[in-house]
Amino acid sequence: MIEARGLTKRYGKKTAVGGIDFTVEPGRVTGFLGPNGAGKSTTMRMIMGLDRPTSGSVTVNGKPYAQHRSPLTEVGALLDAKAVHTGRSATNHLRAIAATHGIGKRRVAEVIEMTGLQHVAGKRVGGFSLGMGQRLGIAAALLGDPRTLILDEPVNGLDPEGVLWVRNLVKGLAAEGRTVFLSSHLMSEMAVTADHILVIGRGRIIADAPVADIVAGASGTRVRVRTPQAGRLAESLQGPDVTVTSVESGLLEVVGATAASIGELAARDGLVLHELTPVSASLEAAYMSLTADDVEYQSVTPATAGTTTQEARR
Ligand SMILES: Nc1ncnc2c1ncn2[C@@H]1O[C@H](COP(=O)(O)OP(=O)(O)OP(=O)(O)O)[C@@H](O)[C@H]1O
Repeated sequence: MIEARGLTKRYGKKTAVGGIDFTVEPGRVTGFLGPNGAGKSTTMRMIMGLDRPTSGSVTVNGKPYAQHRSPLTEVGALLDAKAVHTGRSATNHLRAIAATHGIGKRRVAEVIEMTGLQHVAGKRVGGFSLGMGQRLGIAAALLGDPRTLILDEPVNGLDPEGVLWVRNLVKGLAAEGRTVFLSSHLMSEMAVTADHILVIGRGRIIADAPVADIVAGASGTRVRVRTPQAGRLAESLQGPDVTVTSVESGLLEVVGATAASIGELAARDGLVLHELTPVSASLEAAYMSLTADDVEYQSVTPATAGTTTQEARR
């Protein structure tokens, strides 16, 4: 378990992490999301004792990282996959880490196998691809068979097979009762990997909830309605909490009414429906709406929104 209380980090006048509270529970995969510069790496570094909080605290399995006698068996982390001695072989790199923690050669062989590095274990790490480097970083994180795993962008550079492997690996580790905390910018991957999501924006926690709740909460339910009588249906649906958008001729998108109520209304008014589909937003859409005000580096894109209620009624 990871527990942060009032965790704060300032660099001069810049507040990177602004007094956040959160708990990362064991037995599930918790995804850590946020725009560039939101404070994810700083938070992860403070968890690992690599950065000292300006105020507040963060503990792993009940203690600050530095106070654990055998930290590698408590917490395994992948923070920067490139931070390895490039002249060594993968095996020697892992043996060197293992030796300083009283971990035997057998465990080194085990993690090499778990991460699929058997065929390249004797090769110099300097010649590794980005994906192989990621696997080696994950192997190092697993060396101490830790109860808590912290993985910063673990799928970065992996091919689809590698991405699937990480997904199954972290789900399996969580199912064993471990705490798994991972960051990723790949929203579609996070949606199928994480059980719970923590979103940070400008150093503050802006969401801390199960994936399903984040998607449902941020999107509201949209219903897609295809009808040759779009104008009349839009008129009937009119109400203070209902927004109707005309996507294209004969296709409406409705927010604020359920598919059932739209169907009943259409039947009452004798309107023909060709399609009535509830559409749940993606995690990506939910994330974008949650973080819209917290993006430090905003790009400007042309407006592509559909027409409004007024136009739909025409
Ligand atoms: N050593 C430092 N000195 C000064 N400012 C820093 C330092 N490290 C981070 N920051 C600032 O703190 C803020 C948070 O940075 P951090 O790297 O934690 O964000 P992040 O969420 O990991 O971003 P990214 O997704 O881009 O990796 C940023 O505005 C960053 O510029």
